[in-house]
Amino acid sequence: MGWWGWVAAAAAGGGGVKVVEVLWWRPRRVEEQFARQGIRGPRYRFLVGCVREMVALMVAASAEPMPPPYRSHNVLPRVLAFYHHWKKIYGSTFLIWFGPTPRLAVADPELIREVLLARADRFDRYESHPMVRQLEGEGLVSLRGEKWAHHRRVLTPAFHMDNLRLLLPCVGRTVVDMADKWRAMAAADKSGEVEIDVSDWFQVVTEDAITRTAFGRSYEDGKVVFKLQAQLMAFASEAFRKVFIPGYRFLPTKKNTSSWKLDKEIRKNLVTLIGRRQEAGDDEKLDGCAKDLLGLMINAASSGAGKKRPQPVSPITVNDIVEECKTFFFAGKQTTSNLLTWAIVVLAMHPEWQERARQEGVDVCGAGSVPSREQLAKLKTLGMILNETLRLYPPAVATVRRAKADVELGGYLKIPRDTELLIPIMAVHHDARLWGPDAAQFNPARFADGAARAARHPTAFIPFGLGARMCIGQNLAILEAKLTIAIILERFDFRLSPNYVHAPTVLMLLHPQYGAPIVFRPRSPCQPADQTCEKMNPLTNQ
Ligand code: HEM
Repeated sequence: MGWWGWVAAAAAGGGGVKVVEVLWWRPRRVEEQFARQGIRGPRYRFLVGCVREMVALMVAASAEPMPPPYRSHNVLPRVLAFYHHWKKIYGSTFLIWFGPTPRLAVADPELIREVLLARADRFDRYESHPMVRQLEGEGLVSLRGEKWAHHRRVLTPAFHMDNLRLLLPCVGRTVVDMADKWRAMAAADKSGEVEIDVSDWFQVVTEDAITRTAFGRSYEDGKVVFKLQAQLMAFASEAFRKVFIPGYRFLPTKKNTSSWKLDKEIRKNLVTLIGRRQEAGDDEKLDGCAKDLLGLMINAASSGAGKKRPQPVSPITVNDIVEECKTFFFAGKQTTSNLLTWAIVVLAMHPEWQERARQEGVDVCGAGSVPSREQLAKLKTLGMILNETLRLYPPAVATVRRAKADVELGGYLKIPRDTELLIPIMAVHHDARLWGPDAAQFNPARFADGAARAARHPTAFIPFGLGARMCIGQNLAILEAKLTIAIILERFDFRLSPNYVHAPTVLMLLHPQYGAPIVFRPRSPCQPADQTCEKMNPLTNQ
């Protein structure tokens, strides 16, 4: 239960005594219990915990960009300033307070393995703030128990490699369209170059990919739904930044009324879309067409009707489909566009790796082509570069679990029920004890023997999480990133713009605080040698 949840429950459930118990005695008891085990942290302050100090540390850190030249990637003190600060004082396992909720920071890979994998049944994903939930939807990311397991089973086939490969030609076309626009912009400038803020442009590519994954052959209708979704998310994220009044989202303010209207419209569109797909017949029988999330959910919703199959625990409803659409739009778009942005930024900072990856692309795919799935699998250097990017700049910098009952970790660490566990993914990725003295350097070669062998512990690299709740979209994200970067490398040389300021920061995801302006110079015009998708070639596309 979140901070406000505790306060509200205490107030509703028995007045003064309970409030004092929840806001005063319990935090004191938990603090002592951890202190007896040698675990300390900043002191709990009535009601607010240590949120004020945490915010102050983060605000101070984000006021100063990283100093040029940008050869080192020691960005952790800037991005997770509170973690870095308290770790120096209390060691890597310490206790902080989100209001009256205890949160234990755990960065030891062996303990992380227990929490996310070996003893995952003892932990729940924590319940995010209602405003974040509004953004991420009540879909796979936030579901729990049987309902989560059912949805995960139903949706997984959409993310199998054999299915994703069917999307590649169309996503490739979108990337080539983007590259063509950059080329035209460069040609229109007398310098022959163009400055692009890649963080904006990549969202077009990732939105396209997630729309195709979610809606497949109903792509055009899906685009309309996701356009509305984007507007709804813009309202919600604005509210997330500005308003911290509990219950505010239920007030009929102008923005809230617009959000409700949008939500209604999304539902109406989806209901029409579902009706059309049901009329068109069984998706499972469509050969050569990628399985999309919508089709899988419609099939699961109608499976069992008139058949002698066991009924699922909770049949999928239209409301579930609406929520999953929100979830996938939220979870699949910004994460991957952030990975793409950081990959281009680090390649602009490290031209030697840019050249190596470009050469590999030409060797494997030939000039002017759009890589096929088989060719992408052979781009080993690019794979290493993406891993190193995910290590240094993981889009999801941390995750949180909540202990469902009292639990012991590592045979020594007693965790009381309802304690939240903060797993600082980025801090684990930057830990010199795990990665060696060059932990803050960009060195893709460390991934030459695979991700599991790159560090001193196999659980030291967890950009997509670990265990049953590991990212379902991992294959899609990597495929999309490889395809996009390979196409860009083949068509452009690029470097950081003089306007670039290196300032990674986190607002839900890791992003560049002042954008990512990059200067692109087109290489020789691409050859008409596209084997994968006819229309992908810009020349035949006209
Ligand atoms: C570089 C890109 C991405 C990164 C770094 C990333 C990272 C993560 C992480 C760390 C988790 C686990 C969270 C936890 O254990 O608490 C996760 C879960 C999830 N991701 Fe991703 N993700 C990416 C791309 C995507 C894409 C493209 C999609 C969908 C198309 C997606 C959908 C999801 C969903 C639905 C979950 C929840 C899975 C579950 O709980 O069963 N992600 N992601």
